[in-house]
Amino acid sequence: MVSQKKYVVGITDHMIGTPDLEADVLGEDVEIDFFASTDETRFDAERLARLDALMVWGARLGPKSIAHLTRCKGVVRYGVGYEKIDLSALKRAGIPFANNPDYGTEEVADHAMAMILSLHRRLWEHDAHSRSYVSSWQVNSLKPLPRANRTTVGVVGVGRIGTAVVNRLKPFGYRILGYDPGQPPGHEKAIGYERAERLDDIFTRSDIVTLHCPANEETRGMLGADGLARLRPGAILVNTARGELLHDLNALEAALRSGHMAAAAIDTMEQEPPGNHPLLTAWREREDWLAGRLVITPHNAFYSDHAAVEMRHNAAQTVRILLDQGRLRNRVTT
Ligand SMILES: NC(=O)C1=CN([C@@H]2O[C@H](COP(=O)(O)OP(=O)(O)OC[C@H]3O[C@@H](n4cnc5c(N)ncnc54)[C@H](O)[C@@H]3O)[C@@H](O)[C@H]2O)C=CC1
Ligand SMILES: O=C(O)C(=O)COP(=O)(O)O
Repeated sequence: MVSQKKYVVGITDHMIGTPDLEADVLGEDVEIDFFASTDETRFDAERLARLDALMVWGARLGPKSIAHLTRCKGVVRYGVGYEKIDLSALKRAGIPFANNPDYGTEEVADHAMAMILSLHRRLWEHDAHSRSYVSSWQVNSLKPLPRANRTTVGVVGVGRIGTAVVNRLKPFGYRILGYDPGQPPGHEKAIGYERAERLDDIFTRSDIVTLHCPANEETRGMLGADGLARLRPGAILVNTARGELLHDLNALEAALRSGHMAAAAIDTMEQEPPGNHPLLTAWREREDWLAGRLVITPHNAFYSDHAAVEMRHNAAQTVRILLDQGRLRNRVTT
């Protein structure tokens, strides 16, 4: 039977079962081809060649799949980060690409803030201590805490999420240092933080560092062994951006094991789910030396019921506008 639909939109994979909300937003003249896989090697060439647009969630998209997108007028990612999408190959194929920048800003900022406050107040360490205490219940041997207004938080990337984090830090009285070469002079005055001219200033002056910039060739390994060594003794690190920024787990383990770093909280890892690095084994087995000093959440900083709906709605709407008007909003590629 010949399809009555005017367009075909592909969806690679999805965090919540079937793409019913997308079907509502895309409308009745759109046939959805749901690949239901994050493995692009399983995407069928003939199915890719039928698509007028493609929506991607967790899948990688490389040159081989892109070469088959011969009808495609645009690729839209459900999320903000797009390090798994080969933008050069899309550009060569003449296919514009858009991300979905505004769906979960508050959630990620809340998540980072929760991590900052919890590690600063050493909640998990104190919890571990009180669970296994021997003699001193109330004031234990953990190093005393600096007050928030004596504590500098370095924010790397003061875009949407970084700005929302700055706005959350302010009422707590934290001193805020921000580094973002992409923001114009004066941004720091409008938002209310001290501008760091160099990334190294963040590393050497901050008690707590929180990462909010994208992963790309420039930022990969931003906090490698050298960067971690530049941190202040007793530093706390929060990464809700991308694991690629902090990909050297050997260096992170060494910094935590030696006590150079007090603690780290991580929502995103280069490999998800993560493998069996000794640091992760120590974390899984709750080894004493690491108790409460490494916190890992499974890349869900963005997640709330509202954000999940907004993410799907906005991404589908971006495709609908593309189909109707030939215009790709939130376009990333030139
Ligand atoms: N864990 C999670 O669930 C989520 C994580 N993310 C991650 O957070 C990142 C930031 O998201 P948004 O704030 O919405 O993006 P955004 O695009 O609004 O802000 C990113 C900022 O980083 C800056 N930047 C770029 N290169 C930099 C560098 N080398 N050093 C310092 N700053 C640099 C840019 O100028 C920009 O202001 C995303 O790229 C994504 O990887 C985003 C959403 C959810
Ligand atoms: O929007 C983002 O960039 C996020 O990190 C949210 O998770 P995702 O990338 O969609 O797996």
